[in-house]
Amino acid sequence: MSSPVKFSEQLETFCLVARQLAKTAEADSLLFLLEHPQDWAKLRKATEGLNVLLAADRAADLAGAADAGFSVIQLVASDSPVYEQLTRALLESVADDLLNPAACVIAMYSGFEAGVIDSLSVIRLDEHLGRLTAQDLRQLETRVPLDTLKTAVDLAVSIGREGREGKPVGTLFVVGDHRTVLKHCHPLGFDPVKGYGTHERQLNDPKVREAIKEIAQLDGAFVVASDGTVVAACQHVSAPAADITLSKGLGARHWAAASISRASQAIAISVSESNGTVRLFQNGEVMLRIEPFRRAMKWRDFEYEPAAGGQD
Ligand SMILES: Nc1ncnc2c1ncn2[C@@H]1O[C@H](COP(=O)(O)OP(=O)(O)OP(=O)(O)O)[C@@H](O)[C@H]1O
Repeated sequence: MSSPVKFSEQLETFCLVARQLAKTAEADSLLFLLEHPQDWAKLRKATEGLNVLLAADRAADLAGAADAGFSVIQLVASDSPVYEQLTRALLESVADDLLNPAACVIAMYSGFEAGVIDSLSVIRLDEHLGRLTAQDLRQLETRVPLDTLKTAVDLAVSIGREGREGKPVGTLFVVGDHRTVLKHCHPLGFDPVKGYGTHERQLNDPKVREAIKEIAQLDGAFVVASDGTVVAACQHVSAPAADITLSKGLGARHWAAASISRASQAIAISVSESNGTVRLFQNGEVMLRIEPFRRAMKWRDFEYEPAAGGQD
C-alpha cells in the first residue's frame, strides 16, 4: 500500500484558495482528485467547512479516508483524461446522492504535472451535467447499443421536463434483454402497442416517440428491445428486490427499475412523476441521474478539451 505523501505547503495553499473560491462561488463542496493517499487529519483541517469528496483510481489511495469523515469515490478510470475523470466523479457523486445536481463544486486536481496539485476549477453541475457526453453512457458497458440508449434517455428526459399538457408524468423504460424482462412482466390491462407491426414500433421514429409520450400517462412500464423496438407497454414489472438498497423517498416505480436491472441485462430508465428526475439503473444500482433542467440536454462527442465557452 502506498503511504501518505507529505502534506505540502502548495497543497495547503490550494486548500485555502479553494475555501475562498467556494465562498465567492457559493459552492459548498470540494472534489479532490487524488493520486496518493494524504494525511487525512491535515486535509480535514485545511478544508474545514467544506463537504469534501475524494476520488481516486486505486482503493489504496483512499484507505482510511472514509473513517476520517470524507466521502470517497473510487474511479475505474486509469489513464482517462482529467476532464473525463472529473466528470465521472461528479456523475457518481450525484447518482449516489453525495452531491445535489444543482450544486456548484470546486474541483482540485493535478491538471498539468502528474503527482502535483496544480489546478482548481469552479464547476456548476447543472451546466456541466446538462452536456452529457456519449462517453458517459458508454461507461455503462452495456450490451444495449448506444443509439437505442441515447434515444430512450432523450425521450425520458423530455417526458420528465415537459410532462403532458402541463401535468407531470412519470414512467419507466426497460431497455434491452427483452426476453428476460418479459418473464418478469405482466400487462396492467390493455397494452396499447400490441397488434402493431415491428416497423410501427421503432423508438427512433418521431411519431412513435410522440405516441409514447401519450401512453406514458398510463400506469406501468415500457419494454424496449436492444434494437429500439417497443415490445410492450403498460407492464407491471416484478423482480426480486433482495440485496437492493435505494435512497429514501424512492417508491415502487424506482424499486421495480432497480430490481429488473438486477434480474436482467437491461438498463432501466425511470422518470419520476414527483420531480421529473431521470435515473438509469444497471445491475440494481443507480448509475446516472439526470435532472429536468430547463434547457434541452445536448449530446456531444467526447472531447479532450474542456467545454468551449466564453471566458469568465
Ligand atoms: N412494479 C411496477 N412496475 C411498473 N410500474 C410501476 C410499478 N410500481 C409502480 N409503478 C408505477 O409507478 C407509479 C408511481 O408509484 P410510486 O409513487 O410508488 O413510485 P415512485 O418510485 O415514488 O415514483 P414517482 O417519483 O414517480 O412517484 C405507479 O402509479 C405505477 O404507474
